Amino acid sequence: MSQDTKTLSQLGLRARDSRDPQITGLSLDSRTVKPGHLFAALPGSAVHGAEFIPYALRMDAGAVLTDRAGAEMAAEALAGWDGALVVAEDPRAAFAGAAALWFEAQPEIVVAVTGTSGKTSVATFTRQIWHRLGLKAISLGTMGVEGDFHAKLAHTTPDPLTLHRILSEAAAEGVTHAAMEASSHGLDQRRLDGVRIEAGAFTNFSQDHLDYHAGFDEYFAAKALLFNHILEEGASAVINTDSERGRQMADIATDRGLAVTTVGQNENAMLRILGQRYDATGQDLRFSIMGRPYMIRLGLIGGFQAENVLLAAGLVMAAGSPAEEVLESLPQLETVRGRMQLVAQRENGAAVFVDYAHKPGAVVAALQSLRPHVMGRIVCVIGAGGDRDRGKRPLMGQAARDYADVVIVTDDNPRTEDPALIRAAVLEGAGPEATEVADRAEAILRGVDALQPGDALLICGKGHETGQIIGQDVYPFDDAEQASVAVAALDGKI
Ligand SMILES: CC(=O)N[C@H]1[C@@H](OP(=O)(O)OP(=O)(O)OC[C@H]2O[C@@H](n3ccc(=O)[nH]c3=O)[C@H](O)[C@@H]2O)O[C@H](CO)[C@@H](O)[C@@H]1O[C@H](C)C(=O)N[C@@H](C)C(=O)N[C@H](CCC(=O)O)C(=O)O
Ligand SMILES: Nc1ncnc2c1ncn2[C@@H]1O[C@H](COP(=O)(O)OP(=O)(O)OP(=O)(O)O)[C@@H](O)[C@H]1O
Ligand SMILES: N[C@H](CCC[C@H](N)C(=O)O)C(=O)O
Repeated sequence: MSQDTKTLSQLGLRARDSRDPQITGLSLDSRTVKPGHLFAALPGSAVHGAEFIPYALRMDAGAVLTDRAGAEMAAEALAGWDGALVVAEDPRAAFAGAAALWFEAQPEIVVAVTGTSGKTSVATFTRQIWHRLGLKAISLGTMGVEGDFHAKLAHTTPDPLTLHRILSEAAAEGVTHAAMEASSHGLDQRRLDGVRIEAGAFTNFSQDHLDYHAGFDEYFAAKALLFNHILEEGASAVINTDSERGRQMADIATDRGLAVTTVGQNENAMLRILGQRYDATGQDLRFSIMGRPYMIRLGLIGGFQAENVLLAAGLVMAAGSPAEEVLESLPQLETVRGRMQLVAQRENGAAVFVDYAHKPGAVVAALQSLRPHVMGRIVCVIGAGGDRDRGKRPLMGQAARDYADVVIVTDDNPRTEDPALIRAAVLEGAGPEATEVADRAEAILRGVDALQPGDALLICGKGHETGQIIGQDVYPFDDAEQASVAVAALDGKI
């Protein structure tokens, strides 16, 4: 941590009886409490952290932050205790603020991206553009921290303690620019509160995470927190306004007093896509900025990547870089790992792509956008993750049925669910013509085997992941590697 101790008031917190002890560190989990720590006992989805207050006190915590319900739950343990008790209406927000004050430093420019699909892509492109401009930059999200500072992350948007530690460590390494993903869980749980954010982007909105959010409106409201809660008046917003939800988000951002840049194919978009022409290795993109037309080559597969690229360009410009320099960097953008990534090619020329589409909207987008790059048929290998939104499974199968020519349904990460039941739900939408192959490696082999000249295989769902979660265990598994092995085996190279 940045320094040995800070007082509670230096962390922006006030104890009930005005005690202001020196705090030696912050803990979100009772199991990490050390003497003098501030323990945040937060209401969780499985349990209230207040259950662990007695344990934290035994570990000699110096202060406890919780809500009223937590204080009541632990009243007995807290009664004779001489530490400082902070009761906050929103203890998650209070903790995030304290974490920011504890670590203090962050890169000079931090931008954040939210939306159902495209967060990783936009954050990665943003980092790549900054690199091309000679700036020291990181991206932070589903793929961990990448760029001029590296770290693994368990979450797309990490808890505030992890987040502020990483931001301060990156700043100490000289990183000046950071692009981060703001997941709906992260926004809802106030994980980003306390980060000073220069600009925010919104990609799109479709079904996901309805196991966590009560409905579509609640899911949207969580995403809107980036624009009506985290970003402050005068900051910038870069919003894809092709959808109704995008236009709604632009209104929210305008009401907040943000400087809004609109992106999309619609005629009002300030960064407007005018036309795209596709071939086997990428696309030519015609677009305009405030009415001025440009034409560039993108070595990226998938029409939607042009939207992601323009959002990234909009963010970099909003964060202060000159438009001309930003535009010059775009042709050099590289494929984001596991996103419409060409991973292997058969001797007959047929291509194999890996994509992270694991929700209905993404499956539609991935298959639809692959079509114009492909002369022949599209074969799709698809499954759905266990212990996640169940409603999306048949819709993902349906999307594969609607937009691919051959569908093979297999396992994704079954986690603790019965894989056969997950496949059955996907097959419900995929229809009777789909083939079921439980084992993912075999499904990929069958998909590769089906490829004729001009065809393409899209392996959906796991993208960059390098493990398959079955039960509580993670088995090594990499779609790209499996595809290469299958191609080599079937083309007689091994
Ligand atoms: C639903 C959810 O997001 N849960 C996250 C949340 O846990 P929670 O508060 O609900 O935890 P809980 O188990 O009920 O425990 C309550 C409190 O007791 C504490 N505790 C618990 C046990 C103990 O012995 N001592 C103790 O102090 C916990 O630290 C916690 O503060 O806060 C925890 C600490 O930050 C997270 O690890 C946990 O992420 C879970 C594991 C998770 O899987 N989250 C996923 C769904 C997630 O966040 N995904 C998003 C979106 C990805 C995407 O866009 O696809 C992400 O940003 O990664
Ligand atoms: N702009 C977009 N519009 C529609 N679909 C997209 C878009 N960008 C990406 N996708 C689809 O979503 C998948 C995930 O992309 P990406 O990882 O960039 O998004 P994400 O929002 O970070 O996803 P997650 O929340 O699952 O980590 C891609 O593999 C692709 O299938
Ligand atoms: N961050 C996403 C990743 C899903 C990836 C997919 N392979 C799956 O397991 O469903 C989630 O946890 O919902």
